[in-house]
Amino acid sequence: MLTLLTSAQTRLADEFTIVNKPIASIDLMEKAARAFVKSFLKDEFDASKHVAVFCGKGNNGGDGLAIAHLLLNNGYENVKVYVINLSEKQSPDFAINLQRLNESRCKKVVIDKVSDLKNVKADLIIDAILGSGLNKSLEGDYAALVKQINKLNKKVYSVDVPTGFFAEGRLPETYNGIKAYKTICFQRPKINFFLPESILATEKYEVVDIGLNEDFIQKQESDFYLIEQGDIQEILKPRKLFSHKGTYGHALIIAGNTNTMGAALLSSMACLHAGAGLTTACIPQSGLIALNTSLPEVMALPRDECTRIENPSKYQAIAIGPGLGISFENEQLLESLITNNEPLVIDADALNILAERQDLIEKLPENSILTPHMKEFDRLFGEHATWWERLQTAKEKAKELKIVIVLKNQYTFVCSSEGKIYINPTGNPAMAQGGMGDVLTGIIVAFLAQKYSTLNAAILGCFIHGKAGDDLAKDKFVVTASQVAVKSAEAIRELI
Ligand SMILES: NC(=O)C1=CN([C@@H]2O[C@H](COP(=O)(O)OP(=O)(O)OC[C@H]3O[C@@H](n4cnc5c(N)ncnc54)[C@H](O)[C@@H]3O)[C@@H](O)[C@H]2O)[C@@H](O)CC1
Repeated sequence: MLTLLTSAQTRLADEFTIVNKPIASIDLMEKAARAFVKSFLKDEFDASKHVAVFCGKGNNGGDGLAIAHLLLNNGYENVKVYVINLSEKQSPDFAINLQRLNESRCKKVVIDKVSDLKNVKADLIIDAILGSGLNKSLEGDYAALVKQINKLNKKVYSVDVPTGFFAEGRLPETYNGIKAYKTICFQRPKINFFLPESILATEKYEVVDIGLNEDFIQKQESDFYLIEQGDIQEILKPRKLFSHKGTYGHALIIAGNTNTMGAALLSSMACLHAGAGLTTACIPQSGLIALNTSLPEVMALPRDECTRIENPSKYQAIAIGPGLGISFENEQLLESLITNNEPLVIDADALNILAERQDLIEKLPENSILTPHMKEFDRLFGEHATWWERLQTAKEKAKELKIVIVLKNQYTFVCSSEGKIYINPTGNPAMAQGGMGDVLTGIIVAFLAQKYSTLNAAILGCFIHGKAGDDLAKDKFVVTASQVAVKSAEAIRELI
């Protein structure tokens, strides 16, 4: 897992590296600038383009000055630096790089007031005005200047973080910072890049290594970790010789209703492909033909008017919710399972029932997994104006209730009962289609049936689900839930 850092921790990593490598801080800045330029040149190889580099007077601006210099050395003849002189303070490394730039042939303009910014001739803009040192929202001259830059409507590359965007913490409801095409950031992605609001600040980001001390970074106390493929490979266990269906557990999926049988089929299909030894679908009588004809491997437990499951302990894992429908019987059924006090995977309509029965939330069996999307989450735990706040609630609730909350989005957040947030990097917009959540539930319950821990089952489920979608999306505009369900077996096999 990659430990994600706050800006304050990044500064500590910076200082630690400077002292222990050792490396002079101006040389670290040069390294960062080189890493930026290397990445930039992969995208922008037409050296005849006019590049405007906007530099503040802190270390972000210092990076910008070094970048301008390097671009000139890489054959870019039309580079112009705009020194944003709206504050008195300047950092020592900025001052050194300004001196270097003054001694070079690079063109430079000093912007003392916003009205000085005119006739900008640029195909590309590099934004190095403010980086991770941002300590308050943009206002006054800075806000006006950024507005003007955005109005130029050029392709903007931001250095480390777009000017005006907070790297972590609650984001303001309206964003008035730089709108970047791409941010090239140093050593680690910023925590807030994983929040949907970040799309207003940067369309994409790339992380470049600048040689900060990795041991130091990994040991930092953090609430946020980024899941990597290597972690999944360490968790996944191959199937054993002489094993049989009993080795891989029996999963029960309570799902489906007259008009939503597909959800039960998708969950069950995913459960099969993710490796449960046996899968039983608890569905209404009306869905039996559909189940028996489409998924012959799945056993059926008809559910009409049934308000409890006989002998629930015969299943190694139970999921409830996909396409379930909201009814008195289903509420009773959910309540009886919760009272039974064995962990559950709770999704979709079962979450909506919980939202109406807040008394049941406190009784949730420890080690249960909730898999809400944003709307289901807010129905359960209250409205949230921002994703940062939603994540804080998810973290607190997972800890308080000793459960795992899988908060679904482009980047899904797996919130552990220890109060940590694991960010899943797989998945893509081609997967934005009905039924995807049902498939995720089926994969997670399959991993639980195979006796992975609660947290590992959630982490594996999200990663495999997203990877299957990513693999399919390589040559598809959109991928369907049933394709992802089938592909999950291949995704797992590839990782083992
Ligand atoms: N540790 C790292 O990862 C490294 C960081 N470097 C660069 O250093 C940057 C951080 O530099 P600094 O800490 O000097 O910070 P910045 O350069 O981001 O900003 C510095 C100044 O901005 C002022 N400021 C903050 N918010 C403001 C606002 N809303 N309006 C006006 N002024 C505001 C601060 O008071 C401070 O004087 C990083 O983003 C990165 O670009 C690199 O030089 C290399 C190493």
